[in-house]
Amino acid sequence: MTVLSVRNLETFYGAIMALRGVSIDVTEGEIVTILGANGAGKSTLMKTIAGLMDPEKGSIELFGQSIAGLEPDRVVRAGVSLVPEGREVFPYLTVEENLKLGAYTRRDDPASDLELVYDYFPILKERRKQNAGYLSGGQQQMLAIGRGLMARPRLMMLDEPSLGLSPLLTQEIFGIIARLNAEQKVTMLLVEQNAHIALATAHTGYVLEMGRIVMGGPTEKLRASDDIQEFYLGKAEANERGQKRWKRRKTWR
Ligand SMILES: Nc1ncnc2c1ncn2[C@@H]1O[C@H](COP(=O)(O)OP(=O)(O)OP(=O)(O)O)[C@@H](O)[C@H]1O
Repeated sequence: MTVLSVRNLETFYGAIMALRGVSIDVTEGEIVTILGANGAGKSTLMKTIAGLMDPEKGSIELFGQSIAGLEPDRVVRAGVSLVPEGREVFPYLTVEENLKLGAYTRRDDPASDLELVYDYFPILKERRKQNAGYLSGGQQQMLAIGRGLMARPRLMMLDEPSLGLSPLLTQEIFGIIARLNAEQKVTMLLVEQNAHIALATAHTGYVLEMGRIVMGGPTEKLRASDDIQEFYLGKAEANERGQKRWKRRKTWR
């Protein structure tokens, strides 16, 4: 079952065309990752899906219903939660208050979801009465993910969960992301600059370059591609090959 279907999406900042006809699909139960260098358009894609930016052209469907151009709160109500980079938690609210805010679109009692979040992130339970501003960067990232889960999303979008975190913490957080997907069946769209961990965690990947999808497919296939190995996994070979880079860059396959 297709959860999210994006077709020929074009988004502008004034005269700057940041997305140039992007098409992606997310299937239920999958983790899909979008790889791309700085400025490729990853955040713009997330923001357009989340309703924070309006597309100029193209379609965005969630379970077959159009969500393109809806206000952000309507997109959340439709079942999409965006987990921003960790430092966007509310620093003067407690951990638990932050989590409860994640359930604001729901009318039922979020108590059982709170327990679920605490099961996955025991440190948040320990510190539930403390202000979120006192948490470490990694704990704030965990809180942001926990808050996203509280909405019981049908699609969870994660914007660079590894940003600013140590390799060890990054491993830990991606381990939990993989468990949430496997055990709780949370479907995820993951934007990540750390291609190693993103390709190891996701089932499907797309490569975004200058606003265009240049490659896509199962992550095991992407991991085996020479282009991905060279440009995203840092396995560039000797200089002789390096000089061919620019030409090869245009020959995605
Ligand atoms: N507020 C803005 N005004 C004008 N241009 C912008 C704005 N934000 C982004 N852009 C441009 O849009 C393009 C895509 O940017 P975007 O932030 O989506 O890339 P990204 O892949 O998320 O990069 P990063 O990893 O650095 O966040 C870039 O060329 C960028 O310069």
